[in-house]
Amino acid sequence: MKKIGFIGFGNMASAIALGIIDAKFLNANEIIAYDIDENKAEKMRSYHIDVAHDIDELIACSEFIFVGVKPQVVESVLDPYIQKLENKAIISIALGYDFDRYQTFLDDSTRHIFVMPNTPVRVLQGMSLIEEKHSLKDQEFEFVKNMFSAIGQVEVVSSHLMSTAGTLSGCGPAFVYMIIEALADGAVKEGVPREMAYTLASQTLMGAAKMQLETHLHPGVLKDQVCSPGGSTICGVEALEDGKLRATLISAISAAVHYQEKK
Ligand SMILES: NC(=O)C1=CN([C@@H]2O[C@H](COP(=O)(O)OP(=O)(O)OC[C@H]3O[C@@H](n4cnc5c(N)ncnc54)[C@H](OP(=O)(O)O)[C@@H]3O)[C@@H](O)[C@H]2O)C=CC1
Ligand SMILES: O=C(O)[C@@H]1CCC=N1
Repeated sequence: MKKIGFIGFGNMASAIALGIIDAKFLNANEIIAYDIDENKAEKMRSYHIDVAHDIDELIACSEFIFVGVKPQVVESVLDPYIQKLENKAIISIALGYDFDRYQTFLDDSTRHIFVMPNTPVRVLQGMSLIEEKHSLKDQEFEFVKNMFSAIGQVEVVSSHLMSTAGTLSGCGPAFVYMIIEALADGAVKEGVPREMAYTLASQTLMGAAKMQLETHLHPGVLKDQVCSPGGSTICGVEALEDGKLRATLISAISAAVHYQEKK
């Protein structure tokens, strides 16, 4: 018997699987996975993860079934297996598939939980939100919480916050990578070698984030500590305000939240 069977081994599910192996939370031989894209099987094998022939085999030999496919196909992928999932436990990361939505099509005996992770779990620096409302047994819930804690920070949140809070942490890495890329482009424009520019941008972002997390100071206070009166930083701040950086980031979160509400 395997501990977890991953249905879908794309960007997010593979980041979780490889993260929990690197964190030594599970051994590769405790994981099985299945993906319709055969290229993903090579990735599984290269990390010594067993490749299931099909979803039937995966369900039969897994304690937890992990749903890692896109939201658009969740129901069509699971529909043929509703009976086989009776009395099984599901961990799902599909955006929009919260506890109540799963209740509409799973058998009552199938236990399930919704988690919104983010890709930095791959380097054990994730931010994962776990929906408070779930139907796992106590020890199963502890396992899920411990698993995501091994690959980053975890917050257990009420259902009504899963979509909005999950947008910040789940989609947020993409927004942050755009900021890193743009900061580096600015430095390259002024003559800094590109690889050096990425290192400087990413380490600066990570250091600033760690400082806010550890000091709990308001981000505005930390910003002010960098802005010497009459200095260069405040000139850059003015350029960011002219470009509506803050309003644009606020709109990015709202746009992503409202997309989900329309689904
Ligand atoms: N990417 C992220 O940062 C985050 C994603 N999520 C959630 O994770 C889920 C996956 O997203 P992501 O990893 O980005 O998507 P990917 O497209 O990278 O991964 C999904 C994988 O599932 C495969 N697949 C499709 N149908 C089946 C099937 N019937 N059986 C087995 N595998 C199948 C896909 O193959 P093919 O490409 O051939 O269709 C693909 O390899 C989504 O529901 C998303 O909402 C949540 C938080 C963050
Ligand atoms: O873009 C998406 O829909 C997924 C969910 C959160 C991050 N990626």
